Order: sequence, then C-alpha cells, then structure tokens
Amino acid sequence: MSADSRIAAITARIVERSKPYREPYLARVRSAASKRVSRSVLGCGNLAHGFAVCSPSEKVALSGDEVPNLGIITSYNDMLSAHQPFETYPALIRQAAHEAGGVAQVAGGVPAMCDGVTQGQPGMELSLFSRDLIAMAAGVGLSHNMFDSTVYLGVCDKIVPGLMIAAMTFGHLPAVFIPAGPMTTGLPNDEKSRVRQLFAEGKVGRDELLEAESKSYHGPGTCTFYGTANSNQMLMEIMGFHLPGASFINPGTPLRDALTREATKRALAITALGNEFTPAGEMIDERSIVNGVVGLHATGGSTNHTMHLVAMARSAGIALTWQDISELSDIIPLLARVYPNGLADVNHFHAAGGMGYLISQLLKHGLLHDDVRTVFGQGLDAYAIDVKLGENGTVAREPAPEVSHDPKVLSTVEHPFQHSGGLKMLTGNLGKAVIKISAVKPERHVIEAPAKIFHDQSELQTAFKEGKLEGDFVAVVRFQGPKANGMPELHKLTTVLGILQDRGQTVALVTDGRMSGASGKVPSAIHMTPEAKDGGPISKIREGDIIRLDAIHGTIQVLVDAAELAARPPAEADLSENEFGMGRELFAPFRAATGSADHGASVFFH
Ligand SMILES: O=C(O)[C@H](O)[C@@H](O)[C@H](O)[C@H](O)COP(=O)(O)O
Ligand code: SF4
Repeated sequence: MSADSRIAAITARIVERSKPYREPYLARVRSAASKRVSRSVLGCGNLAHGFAVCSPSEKVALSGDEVPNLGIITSYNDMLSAHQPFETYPALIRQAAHEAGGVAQVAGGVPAMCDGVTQGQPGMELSLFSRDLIAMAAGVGLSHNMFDSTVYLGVCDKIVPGLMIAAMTFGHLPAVFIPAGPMTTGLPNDEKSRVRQLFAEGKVGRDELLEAESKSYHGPGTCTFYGTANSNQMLMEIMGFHLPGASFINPGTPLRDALTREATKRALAITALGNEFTPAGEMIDERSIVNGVVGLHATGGSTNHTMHLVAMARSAGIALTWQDISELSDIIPLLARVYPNGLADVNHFHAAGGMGYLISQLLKHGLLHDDVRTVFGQGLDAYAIDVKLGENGTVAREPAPEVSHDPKVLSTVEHPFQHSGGLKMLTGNLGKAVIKISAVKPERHVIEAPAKIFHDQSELQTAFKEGKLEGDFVAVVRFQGPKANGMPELHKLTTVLGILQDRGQTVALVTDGRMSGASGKVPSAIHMTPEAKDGGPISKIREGDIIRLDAIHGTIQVLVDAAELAARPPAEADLSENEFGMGRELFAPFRAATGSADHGASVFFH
C-alpha cells in the first residue's frame, strides 16, 4: 500500500527543499564509491601498516583485492550500561566475518557519554556537542580507507546520531547498526520516580533513593524507559539500518549474538564487490527520514530527535524541519504507551509485539513508505516480523502477530492511545519551540500563568527547597541554549515541577535548553530559538509576565504589547562558570560554531 497522500505530500515537499543539498551529496557519494576494494588505492606501506596485526591468513586476504574488509566503529565503555556489552562484540564480529569469507577490523572507537551519569552535573554541558564529536571520531577511524563496509556499535542518546552522521559522511560504504539491547526489567520506572519525589520532599533518605535507583538501573543494557536511546533503536530499525527485529533483544542472550553474527554477514554481503551493493548514503532518502519521524510520533519518542534527526538527515543532504515534524504529528496516532508515556517499559513493548507489530500496523494503514531500501533489502514490509532464535544459532523470522499481545502497551491505528503523535512545534512572539504532548494529560495542553525567571536549573531547585514556588506559574529557564552552555538536559526539573503539579498547581516550563527523552508529564516548551544568548525574545521576558503555552493550536506567547517587548533590553547572564571545568573549556569552539536548535544545533551545518 502506498503512503497516505498527506504523508506523500510532506515527503515531496522535503524532496523539493532538499535538492540543493541532496544532489551534490549524492554526487559525492557516487564519486567516492568504487567497484574495487577501497584499499586498492593504498600504497604498500599504507597497507602493511593497515594489516600489521592481522593473522597470516588475513594478511594474505587483505593483500589481494577480492576479500572485503569490514570496519567496526565501536562506542564501548563501562560507563554506559547500554554500551558495556559491546566489549565482546569485536571478537564475535571477526569470527562471523571469517565464516563469511571476509575480514573485520576495529577501525576506531568513539566517545560515549551517559546522560544519566551527567544529568544535573556540569558534564551535561558537553553532552549535545559530543554527538558531532562522535561523528568526527568515527571519521578518523574510517579515514584509513581500509574498509568496504561498516558496522556501527552504538545505542545511546547522541551516539547513534553521531554515528549516523559519520555513516552518511562515508555514505559510499554500506552501514549496518548493531545494538546491544535493553536491560532486563528492574524496579518499574514510575516507582523509581515516586521515590525520587519522596526524596525531594524530604520524606525518604539518600539510602532509600540510591536503593531504588540501583534496582531500576541494575545491569547491562539500555535503560528500559522510552528515552532517546530507545528512540534511537526504533529509528535505526524503521529507517532500515538494523536487521529486522534487532532493536529490543536483551544483551547476553543467544538471540542477541545470533543477530550480531547475522548483521556482520549482511554488512559483508552488501559491499560493492557483490551484487547487492547498498551504499548507506543512497540506501536512505527522504522517505526513510519521514518513516523515522512517523515512528517517533507513533511511539511517543524523544524530543531530542527534533534536533538529532534534523542533523542526521542534513548529513545525507536532506532538509527536515520542525514544521514537517509537527504536521506529521497531526497525522500519526500514538500507538505505544511506554514510560514516560505510560507505565510499561521497552521489554513490555517488545513482548507486546514490538517493532514488527508497530510497523505492520503503520504499513497496513499507509502511514509508512514501504518502498524504501534497507540493509536487509528492498521494502519495509520485511520488518513487519517477529524474531526468534533459529536452528544452530541462526535468526528465524515469522510474520508479526495479527493482534497486540498487550493492547494496553501497543494498540492499533483504529484504536490509538491518542489521535496525534507526540511532538509538536510551537510558534509565537517568543520564537519557535517544541513540546512533547504524548506524556502530558490533555487538560494541561493549554497553560496560561505568570513567569518565574531562572538562569540556571539549580536556582529553581533552590527556590523549591525554600518554599518559594507557590501558586500557578511558568518557569522560564533561559541561557541554556547551545551557544550559552551547550544546551544541557534539564531533566532534574521534572521531579520538582512534577511534585508541584501533583499538588494541584498549574505549572509549565519554557526554556532554550533541552529535556531528557525520559521527561514527560509537565508541559514544557523546549529548544526555544532564538536562544537567550543570541538576544532572543526569551531574554526579554520579565518576572510576572503572563506566558501562554497552547499545544493544541501550536502557539507560545508572552502576553506583552509588541512595541514594549521590542523596546525591552535583552537580559544578560554571567556565563563565566560555564566556560571552564569538567572539560567545558575544550568545547568553547563548539559553543562558538554551533547552529540553532531547529537546525540540529550542529557545528557542521546551520
Ligand atoms: O534523552 C534521554 O533519554 C536521557 O538523556 C536519558 O538518556 C538520561 O539518561 C536520563 O537522564 C535518564 O533518566 P534519569 O536521569 O531519570 O535516570
Ligand atoms: S539510556 Fe541514558 S542513562 Fe541509560 S545508559 Fe544510555 S545514556 Fe545512560
């Protein structure tokens, strides 16, 4: 079934807008592609260095020009529970490559930050820029030009987006993304949040809080809430970079290893040396990106992808805008209730039918482009499956279930949880912002209240502790944009504002900063652009001004006469604290060079 005409129209608009970037991009990809092994252009000295540590048989293979060499880009470290399993992947991949008649080498590693460890800490101010740094680091590994295909090992927030930017930059090579899978279910996320609120109110001590947190985050794998990391897995599958069914299989299981072996062999099968050449930059196009946006809306995905997916698309010459994302939100229903958009976690989502059921539902109703290329071949219908361990450690696939195994977690297009998706754009006299409404109760979709101004999230937390946050208000937390301090996530505000909201106060947040993909229940207009550091209207809001946030009509306004607002001098903030400490001095070039949030807050394109 072809895509719904409204989706096709938005896709056509993106194709038209992208032409000035997409055509030169494809020309570069095609000129870089080669029918021969990439290493054939290297001199003997280059090549000898490139395979110096290989086994004798690998050296023989790489001395010739028939055996494909697979480059592994890994983001392994022990800090991220989601990336720790990657420690053993290179050995598994080398073995699988050997079985497939190829060679595999770790081309390089990339840094990976855990936003959970840095949440509310100075290190969070490096987080967003680490995405572009990851792309650069992957480029360093691939610049050895020893590789005929690539596999990317990454899961979390900025890592997959950074790796995707690298994969598009090296778009003449095939790219298969290999995930590590979710942590098994521990203490439910809503129970963890309840204990956090009790701690913030002084009703439990640090020992109880640490016990709850460590029962929630208890072992290897991705944290089980539906934040940016798990939104990344959904995106890589629905855009065709994962093998079908790969996203949500737990680490350390036979099926997980079978999927890794299969991904390795697939990456070697789609090089220019074979007859299924699938260069990443040509594999995806505007339809793949639109499918990604559709998946974000249908699952209530992370707000961070209003920036990351914009940057990922642009690295392939595709110009995606917040307007596109917002209009698709009006078309795509919410089919999944996964925390913070519900009580279930991604393990429950997978058990209910997972990506295969989701894709089958959306395809059945023409809400996805089916006619797309993927690492698995032509057509997204191949992803409407359920995946199991087959004979002798292989992967077996069968059609996705006809009905959801848990309709409270994964529903149908006919009976969605909400008739529109999660991510809306807001516009008005303050500029542009985004809001995630899939986790906000309908009665809170329109908020009008006086402004309380903060220049740092800790100021708001202190005001809460001092009992100064009374009555209804809109918290304006500004000077949190990419140029100001790297645009940190302000997820710690969720607990405090959640407590006030639960007490019956009408509260909302307006910020030029970010929230976590795990934030949700408090109406928040985030990523406000132009940012305060640039003198944007958010810098002209004064204490007590009435702010109106309307997620139904997509508006965000300060109710002040236009002439008065224009005449006001922009507020200033002392950002000297944000220039040094915890590595922030190293990222001054990024703060100086970054584009705006609606263009992905990237140093690569504005
Ligand atoms: O965008 C995201 O999904 C978040 O950055 C997430 O990766 C982050 O780690 C959260 O902060 C974890 O939630 P807690 O901080 O509530 O544990
Ligand atoms: S999901 Fe977030 S908290 Fe969990 S490992 Fe990844 S970055 Fe860290």
